[in-house]
Amino acid sequence: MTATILDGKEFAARVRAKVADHVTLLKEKHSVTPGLAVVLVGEDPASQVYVRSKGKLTVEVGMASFEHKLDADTSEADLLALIARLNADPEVHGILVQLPLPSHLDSDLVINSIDPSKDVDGFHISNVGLLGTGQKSMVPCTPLGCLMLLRDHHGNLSGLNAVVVGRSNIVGKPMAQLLLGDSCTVTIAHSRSKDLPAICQGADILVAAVGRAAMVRGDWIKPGATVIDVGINRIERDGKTKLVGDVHFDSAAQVAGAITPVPGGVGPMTIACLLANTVTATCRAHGLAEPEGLTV
Ligand SMILES: Nc1nc(=O)c2c([nH]1)NC[C@@H]1CN(c3ccc(C(=O)N[C@@H](CCC(=O)O)C(=O)O)cc3)C=[N+]21
Repeated sequence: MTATILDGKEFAARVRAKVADHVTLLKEKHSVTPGLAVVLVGEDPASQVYVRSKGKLTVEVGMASFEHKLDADTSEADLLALIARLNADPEVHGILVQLPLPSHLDSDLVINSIDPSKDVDGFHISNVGLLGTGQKSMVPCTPLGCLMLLRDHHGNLSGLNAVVVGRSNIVGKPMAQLLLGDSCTVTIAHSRSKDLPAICQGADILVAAVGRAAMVRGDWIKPGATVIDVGINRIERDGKTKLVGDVHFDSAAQVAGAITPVPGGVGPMTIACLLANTVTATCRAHGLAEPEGLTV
């Protein structure tokens, strides 16, 4: 069997087109321009690449992009003061503080100082609690993108066995909440789980988000299962850097029914959902109708 490739790059372009249409409507009918502020502390090269790409795509869909680059040794007080200014700025509808932060900064404290209604990452404890209790919230971008791909492929997820490998606050836990919300039977497994291959073999939907290159292999996968690979690992091969997921793609694609590639799978969906969340936050801030299909 050879799996269907779930083309996240193409799907993300469609999501961004929908976002762009709604941005046009907000500007023309309501004189509101959605604005996204991205805060980067320090000079992590990978983070700089992501921030640049976010800024470019934000402008491409017609939104205002505000980039704040702070020195690696910025004090917590200065960072909190910037967030307070962005919270109070009516032109800013979404705020994203790029993670990870330098170790002298308390990321929980920083994230929880963002106005929850502008928290387009969905990491604020209020949004986590709202999502966990099935209430309207800002939904973390990567799990939201994975859910969009899954709903598009399956139609209805009700009753399916979903296994999420990884228990992070940014992917694993919110992914499990979303799958539960769509009536899957959800297992959260992780690197310490006993007999991880056997747990994965029970999955109709397998989401790999552990951060270990090519860990999930073909023989861990139930024939015909849908495999969502959240991993972004840079490895050296033949003197070149290569991007690989948490799934061993070649062996998995022999067994799975459908699979996301890396690159070109979940990554582009994450950025598209960030833009979608910014439109959602803008509509909510102005008491306007939210576009269909851009959130759960
Ligand atoms: N507060 C916060 N929110 C985030 O959403 C966040 C963050 N911090 N810190 C870093 C991670 C990482 N992340 C990615 C987004 C897009 C791609 C992406 O588009 N990847 C392309 C390839 C990009 C490449 O070639 O390097 C792909 O998979 O096809 C990857 C990774 C968002 N993050």
